[in-house]
Order: sequence, then structure tokens, then C-alpha cells
Amino acid sequence: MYSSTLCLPVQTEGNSIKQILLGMKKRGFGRGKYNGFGGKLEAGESVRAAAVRELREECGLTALEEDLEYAGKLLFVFPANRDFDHDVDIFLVRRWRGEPRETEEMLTGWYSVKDIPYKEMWAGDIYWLPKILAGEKIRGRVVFADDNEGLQAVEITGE
Ligand SMILES: COc1nc(N)nc2c1ncn2[C@H]1C[C@H](O)[C@@H](COP(=O)(O)OP(=O)(O)OP(=O)(O)O)O1
Repeated sequence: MYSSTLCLPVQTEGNSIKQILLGMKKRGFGRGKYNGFGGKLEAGESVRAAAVRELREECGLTALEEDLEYAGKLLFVFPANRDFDHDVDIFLVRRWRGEPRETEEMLTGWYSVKDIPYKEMWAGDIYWLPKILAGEKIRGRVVFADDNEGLQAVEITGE
């Protein structure tokens, strides 16, 4: 099993999140799906350092480690292919430098939180992303079906 990160840049009005930056993955794991920005930890790298690096590499935004707001941890389980099993630390990002841009890995765009393209995202996202966008910190497990796409089980709790 490996560890990964996921950053969700958001724009707020007052305390509520109004917009989220998503990217359509152009290659690799999750190709063709909309997601936040992140990836595997490199050897010796901390979770926050990996999150900052992947955010910059995948959408061009530069954030400080201390500006990553911890939002939860999920375990993604693929019973039909245990090599895919991984945990993901998830962060909201409200402050950064730079402008989002298309990269080799991602086509980026802002979405209203009322108009998130869940049908074009990983099947588990609709069960946990709304909670994070509503301000909850989550923990949980998403178990995928044998086709590695559909869902077998979703268990999400507060921290
Ligand atoms: C399976 O369900 C998932 N749902 C969501 N929303 N996000 C997921 C899921 N599984 C993985 N992710 C996230 C975690 C990472 O942010 C990316 C995957 O990153 P990748 O495996 O491509 O990591 P890289 O280090 O960028 O890849 P390379 O090995 O190609 O460098 O998706």
C-alpha cells in the first residue's frame, strides 16, 4: 500500500466555500476523471511537502505548507487489484500564489460547488467531498468493485 495527497483549492465568500478548482487528469491513474491535485509521496518526503509539490506540478499554484488546511484521510481499497490500495491525506487550500494553468497532467477549471461534475469523478467522491466542502473533517474507507470503478462499500465518519 502507498500514501498519496489530494489538494482542493477553494474560493470562499465569508465562511462558505463557493468555488473549487478541479483538474481533468490527462494521464495515469484516474485518467479522464475530474479531481483535485495530488499524488504519491516521494522517498523521505513529508505529506505536506508532497502536497505542495504536487499542487505546483499539476496546476501551477504555489502554496505554503502551513496554508494547507487538513480536511481528512481516506483509504481507497481495490480488492481486485491490491496494488492500487492507498491512503490519501486531503487538504483544502484557500491561499496560494500564482494562477491555475493547464499542465502536462491536468486540464484545470473552477467549478461552483453547486455544479461539481460528480458523474465524471471517482465514484466515491459524491459521498465525501460535499462533507469536506461543508467544513467537516472526515476519515473513512472507500472500497471499489471488481471493475476498479464501481463501489462495493463506503464508510465515512467524522474525525
Ligand atoms: C480511488 O478514488 C480516488 N478518489 C479521488 N477523489 N482521488 C483519488 C482516488 N484515488 C487516488 N486519488 C487521487 C490521489 C492523488 O491525488 C491522485 C493520484 O495520483 P497519482 O497516482 O497519479 O500520483 P502521481 O504521483 O501524480 O503519479 P505518477 O506515478 O504518475 O507520478 O488521485
